[in-house]
Amino acid sequence: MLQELVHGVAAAFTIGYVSLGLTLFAGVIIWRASILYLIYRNRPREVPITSRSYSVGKWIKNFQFITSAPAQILQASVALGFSSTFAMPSLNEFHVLVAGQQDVEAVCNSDEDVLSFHEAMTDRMQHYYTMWGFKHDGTDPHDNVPIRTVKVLLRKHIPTLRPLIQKKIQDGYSTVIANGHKIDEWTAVSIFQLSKSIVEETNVQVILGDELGSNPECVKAAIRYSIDAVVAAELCRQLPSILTPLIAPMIMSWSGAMSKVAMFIQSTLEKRTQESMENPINNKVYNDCIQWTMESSNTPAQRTTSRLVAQIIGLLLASSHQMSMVLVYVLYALCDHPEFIEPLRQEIAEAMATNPEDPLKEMHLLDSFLTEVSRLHPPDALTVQRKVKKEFTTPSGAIVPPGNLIAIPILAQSRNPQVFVDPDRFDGRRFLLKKDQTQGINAVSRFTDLRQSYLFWGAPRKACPGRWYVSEALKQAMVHLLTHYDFKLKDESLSRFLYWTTAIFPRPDRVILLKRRYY
Ligand code: HEM
Repeated sequence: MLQELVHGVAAAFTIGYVSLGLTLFAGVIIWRASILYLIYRNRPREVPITSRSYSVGKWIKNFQFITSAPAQILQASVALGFSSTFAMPSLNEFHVLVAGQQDVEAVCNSDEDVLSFHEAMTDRMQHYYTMWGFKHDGTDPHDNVPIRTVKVLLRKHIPTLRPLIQKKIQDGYSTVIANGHKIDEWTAVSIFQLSKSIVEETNVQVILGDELGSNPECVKAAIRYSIDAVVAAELCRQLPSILTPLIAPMIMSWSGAMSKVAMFIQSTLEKRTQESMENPINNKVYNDCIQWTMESSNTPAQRTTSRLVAQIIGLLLASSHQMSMVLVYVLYALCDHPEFIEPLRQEIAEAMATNPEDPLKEMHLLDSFLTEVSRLHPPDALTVQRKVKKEFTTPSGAIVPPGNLIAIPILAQSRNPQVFVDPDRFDGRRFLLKKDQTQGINAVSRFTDLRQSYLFWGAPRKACPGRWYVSEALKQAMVHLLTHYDFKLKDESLSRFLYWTTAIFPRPDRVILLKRRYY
């Protein structure tokens, strides 16, 4: 009797799970079919489309966008001779990828109410959930707070911060190497972990200041927070948007890292506000983005604690991933092109001797090398990403309805043979100015320059305000490596990249071998 009862209950449960599974499956099919219909109905016109068919086979193929978008975009650009704007269905909308000078300029110069940077970033990053409730609203419509903080104040203070950045880069190397695996006289470490450790140690110091920068708990939470944010944002992008308010907070609260970082920032803000109230004349000087965000926030809405915390957390996120990805690609390039190691070491030694105050300024080969790495290895296949708000017609005639995404395919742009000689070849000297280009003037080419040929820092009128800091930190990381270590890859032939939609991530398990140099 009892046995029958148990079997009956088990059968009921099984039927329950099976029907739940079937219902979910049917739900997913209906959801994807309706999305596909909406994508098709909202398709761009008067522009080549890479895939017009909406058969089941194409539909399944559409999912390959998740794992091979950069390759698909490059392939389509090559097929169209790099000069034609084209459209490609992604999972949720069309991506209209612009090429040709006039179309590129039109997108770069468009207004926010027509082609929206904010909405493209909100779709991509889910700021509200991943940046402590941050909203692009009327509080700071033109992003003056982060732009002033980073482009004006952080940039101005780079010389003051230089020794601290140097120290944190050293700490970043030491921490990872101390936990590395010994192979004869070499130490094996994950390239990705090494780069992440260097970048996060430095960012936490520069953004959150001395006290939090030397608090290991805060550094650990900041690293975890940046990973949680990307996982939450990317997962939500692939699921029905109705699930975002459920899933994003769940992922963000799983480790508790965002709350921990927010609490650290909040207590620092409170402490500093208290200090300035108690002693308004003789304020202690803090050289960090917490302080500069406070100084750049002028209206009462900008100065609420939650807004300040969200802005500062946003800077941690903006500075985290792309910088560490580019550093990984720099390390690969140095290992792949050992012929540049001695010339770079020589340049470093000469620059230290001629301009000990600001040696990086004299390192033109280093600038060119870094620029070449960024040309061949952007962290995303797209730049200048904009969500279409009002129907947009490009100068070449492509008509793009609202709801789609317009962007510049930078991975393809930087491989255009009409612009770059032998574009697939790595040439660390490519961006050094020739003698005739510098005669009579003090011209130099910098990693931070905005170039029409490939828009690594985004649209000129909206270009990344953090680029001078990025340049300083990456150059110092290179100088430290070249000066203090010999290095090589453990397995040169293993694949190095992972595609996730249009992002190009370094594989986390690739290994670099380091050996201390004594000179
Ligand atoms: C290698 C590292 C980085 C790359 C490649 C990069 C690239 C970019 C790009 C392409 C944009 C968008 C421009 C556009 O759509 O037209 C942007 C915006 C931005 N970046 Fe960076 N960035 C990097 C690091 C940083 C760092 C370290 C910070 C902060 C310290 C930062 C702060 C920002 C901010 C605040 C914006 C938004 C600017 C605005 O609202 O106008 N970025 N960045």
